[in-house]
Amino acid sequence: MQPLQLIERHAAEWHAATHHSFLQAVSNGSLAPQAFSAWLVQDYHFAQGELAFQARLLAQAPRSDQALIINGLIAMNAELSWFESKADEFQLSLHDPALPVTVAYGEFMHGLEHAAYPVALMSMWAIEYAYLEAWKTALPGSPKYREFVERWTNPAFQTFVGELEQAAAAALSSFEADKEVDAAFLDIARLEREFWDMAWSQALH
Ligand SMILES: Cc1ncc(CO)c(N)n1
Repeated sequence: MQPLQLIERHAAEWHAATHHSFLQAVSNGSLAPQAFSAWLVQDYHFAQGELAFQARLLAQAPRSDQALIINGLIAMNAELSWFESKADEFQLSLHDPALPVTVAYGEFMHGLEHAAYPVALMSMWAIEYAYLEAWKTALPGSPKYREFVERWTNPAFQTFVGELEQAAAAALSSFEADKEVDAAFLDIARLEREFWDMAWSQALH
């Protein structure tokens, strides 16, 4: 099973994970500030979990994938600092608690500790690719949010995601347990959709 085959096989779930009213509202500038703020704070919590997940993955990785995962960790560290400065700018508290979907996503990533390496690496790719595909739908983004759209659509990020896809393809080429791969992919697609739903629903509060 190749990474892109997962997208073909689960096209509807993937579409729902990467197309959302939240992103349309980022694109046309109509997003409610509460929804944006909620997303930012929750994504900061998420990113901390993702950094920890990648750190555990690094410990499992074969020599050939170490540099790629280290680059991921460096990017996650920069992303956390960037979120901290954005929170300052927008006067948001990053100490607000993680909401249930964010907690569930963190638990999912924690659980990957017990997954086979190819499944965990595919997951790292799918998580990053979901954001690339999602934010692409908001391009170029209204001026207010353009910087956010650029963060997950710029050429360097696209290259990184492409490298992850190749590494995941190589790891999966000798891995037989398709069911496990499908299950993790579908969990990610669902959690991504729920994450957008969560942020979007904050507009109603
Ligand atoms: C919810 C979510 N998915 C993926 C990424 C990509 O790192 C992110 N920052 N947040």
